[in-house]
Amino acid sequence: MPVTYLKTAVKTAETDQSDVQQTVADMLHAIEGGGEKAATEYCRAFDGWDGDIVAGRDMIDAAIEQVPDQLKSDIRFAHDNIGRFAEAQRSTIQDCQIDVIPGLTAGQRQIPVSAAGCYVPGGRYSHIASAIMTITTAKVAGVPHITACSPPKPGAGIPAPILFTMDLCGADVILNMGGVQGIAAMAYGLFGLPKADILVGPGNQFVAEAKRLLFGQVGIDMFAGPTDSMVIADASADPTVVAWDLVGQAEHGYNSPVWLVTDSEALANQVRALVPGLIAQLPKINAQNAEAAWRDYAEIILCVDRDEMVQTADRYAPEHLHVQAKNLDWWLENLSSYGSLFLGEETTVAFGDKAAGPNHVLPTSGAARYTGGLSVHKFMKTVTWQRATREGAKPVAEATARISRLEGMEGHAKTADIRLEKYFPQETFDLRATS
Ligand SMILES: NC(=O)C1=CN([C@@H]2O[C@H](COP(=O)(O)OP(=O)(O)OC[C@H]3O[C@@H](n4cnc5c(N)ncnc54)[C@H](O)[C@@H]3O)[C@@H](O)[C@H]2O)C=CC1
Ligand SMILES: O=C(O)[C@@H](O)CS(=O)(=O)O
Ligand SMILES: [Zn+2]
Repeated sequence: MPVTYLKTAVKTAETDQSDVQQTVADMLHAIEGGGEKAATEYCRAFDGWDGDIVAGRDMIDAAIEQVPDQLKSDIRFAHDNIGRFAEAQRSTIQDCQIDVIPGLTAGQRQIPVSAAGCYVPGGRYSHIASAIMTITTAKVAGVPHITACSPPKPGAGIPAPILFTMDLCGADVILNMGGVQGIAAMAYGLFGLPKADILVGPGNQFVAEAKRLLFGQVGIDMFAGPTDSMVIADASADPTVVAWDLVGQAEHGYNSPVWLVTDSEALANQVRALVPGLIAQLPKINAQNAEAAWRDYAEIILCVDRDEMVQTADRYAPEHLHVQAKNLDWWLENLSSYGSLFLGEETTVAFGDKAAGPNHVLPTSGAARYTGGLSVHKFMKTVTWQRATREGAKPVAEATARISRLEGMEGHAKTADIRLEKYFPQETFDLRATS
């Protein structure tokens, strides 16, 4: 049965995307040709920053001084939790080796990339937590060189709490530079940096597009654009809690979708009635963001039962998925497309965003259909190796010669032939292509 839309979105994540693509392509082209000078000019134009691009030790130490003790302690708490979770993930990624057949051994090794570029957004809000999520995870993965960049504030540079956090988490170099220019500086190796092997971190549509266009020249974690969130709620949910959870995530930006999926029309109506009043309680800018996001991007979707709610959630593949319904284990077992899942009223997306442990850099715009979020895995290369004894090589060489010949790849076949001739001179082999 088709679901019923009690509220529909008038815009999607793709709205206005073509203008962004052209702008970003032009900027990358200009920075690739113009190097540090071009990047610095964009930094001045977009963020009003004329100071040092590479944050020196003095600037970092001055920032550390400015951060209040309570905030330092909260950031350390979050850093510990995120680090602990990343270490648990790291322990699940193993080297291995097996004897594929007697005499032929093969294995895999986990090797961290050499250089990572971590983007910490900073246009609208000061994303302290994004610094923890990206840099800490790269550090736990064992990446030897980590650069972090973030938009500077005019006349001030990167805000002190973000600089403190970047340093705490282990960034080797910090750039006072955001947007496309920050991404390009890390990818092209400007300002004395090694060229990044991977670029990670969330950002606005310009940042996300820059990463997408650079993918191939450099690895990226995923497409992480404007935040989106879905709440699944049944009749047992508290409408005020659900409404706040939706409003809380809608404050991210005018283009941050929030969706309510429910099988209770009564709950849907209560939540819908509550939302405007809650938005009005936010500070002005946050309220403007949330109001636009609610008006243009939010949806309320009425389903007949929980199976239909699961199908709907899997179709949207939300970045954050919060279930406020009975029988949480059933939902954990049955939902399959989301960046991060929050089970029950006692947790909330903001816990995961800031301090709980699992990463908050997550796939947006439906990318959760094919990928999970940022984790130590994204910084590691799973590479393979093999070696053989002469006896182990024998059957592989025979099969390789015949398969290669059938494929028309005589050069490949020869590399097998010569080994059989060298190691087993007394024996004869039928290495013709067989079809
Ligand atoms: N998916 C995830 O895990 C997370 C996503 N986010 C998302 O990150 C985004 C952060 O966005 P912002 O606050 O804007 O910070 P941002 O740091 O991503 O972008 C600010 C930069 O955008 C550039 N910019 C602004 N206007 C431009 C224009 N017209 N042309 C070219 N460049 C321009 C400037 O260089 C500026 O430094 C939000 O959409 C938020 O939802 C934030 C945290 C986590
Ligand atoms: O997309 C996300 O994970 C963000 O909501 C994280 S934060 O709230 O901006 O820290
Ligand atoms: Zn959030």
